[in-house]
Amino acid sequence: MNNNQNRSPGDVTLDVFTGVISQVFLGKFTAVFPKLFKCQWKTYEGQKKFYADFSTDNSNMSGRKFCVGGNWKLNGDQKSITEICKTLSGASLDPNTEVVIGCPAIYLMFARNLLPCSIGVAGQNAYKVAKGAFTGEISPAMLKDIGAEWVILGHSERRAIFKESDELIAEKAEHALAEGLKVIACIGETLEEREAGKTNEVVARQMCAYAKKVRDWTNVVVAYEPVWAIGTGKTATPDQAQEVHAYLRQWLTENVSKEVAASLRIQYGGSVTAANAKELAKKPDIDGFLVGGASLKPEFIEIINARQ
Ligand SMILES: O=C[C@H](O)COP(=O)(O)O
Repeated sequence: MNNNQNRSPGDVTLDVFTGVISQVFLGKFTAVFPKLFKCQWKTYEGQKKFYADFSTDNSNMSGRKFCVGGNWKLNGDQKSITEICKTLSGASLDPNTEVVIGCPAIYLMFARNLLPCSIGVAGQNAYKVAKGAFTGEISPAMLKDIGAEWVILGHSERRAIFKESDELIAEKAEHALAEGLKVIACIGETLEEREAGKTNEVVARQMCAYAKKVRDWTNVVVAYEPVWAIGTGKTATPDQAQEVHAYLRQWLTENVSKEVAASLRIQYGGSVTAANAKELAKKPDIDGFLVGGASLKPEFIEIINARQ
């Protein structure tokens, strides 16, 4: 029997009032005294559970939570990483935005220990098997072992400089997902391909490779990064980015499912700065950013808060 049937409207109002007051009070208290709360956690797992208990579904109207990744690439040392982590930990970040930091592998554990667990940590690459004779590689199992929850795969620098194929990247994504990591799956066309009118064809080919290996898209975020916009200061205009993001949703509808098309988050990456993030973030199919250079600077906070 439903217990609510014996309750008066007054009881229900009191419950709602008490719930709202306790949530607001706890939210404010943890925001004002973050250090005090951090001290309570003896372990990273404990901290994670605390946040999970008080987390809400902060998605926007589309149902897709805004997600901003910082990709530090091959940058940073203990001193500079300590500074960036300090800035991020002390900043007031939009609670409606999920934040992930892609850190060089050797500093992942260091950064994980400096950042609050509300900020995810990502490897920038991981191999397609758990272990073995693969000198120089790291595996998703290793990333998980040190507390990273994410991995960035298929970045254009891995594709162009390290000659990673669509197939290898998709196999890496398949294995990372099977190991329980969340994947930022990068795609994007070169300037030559854009100028030849091949943008849609290229991103469709890259998506097709992922789709052959990915069965469940829940833990995938796609990052559309036009190669000509990466590190060049030439951002895609909000309309150019929106056009490709909308095409990707159409592609997903036709080739995966309309549920995945509606729920999959698609980030934009390529010379995102505090100056252009707000306009880009207004576009309906842009669900966040993957930020390179600007993620190493204090302006990254403004990019995280672009939807505010
Ligand atoms: O992963 C991030 C992208 O490569 C963008 O880099 P950027 O913001 O420096 O252009």
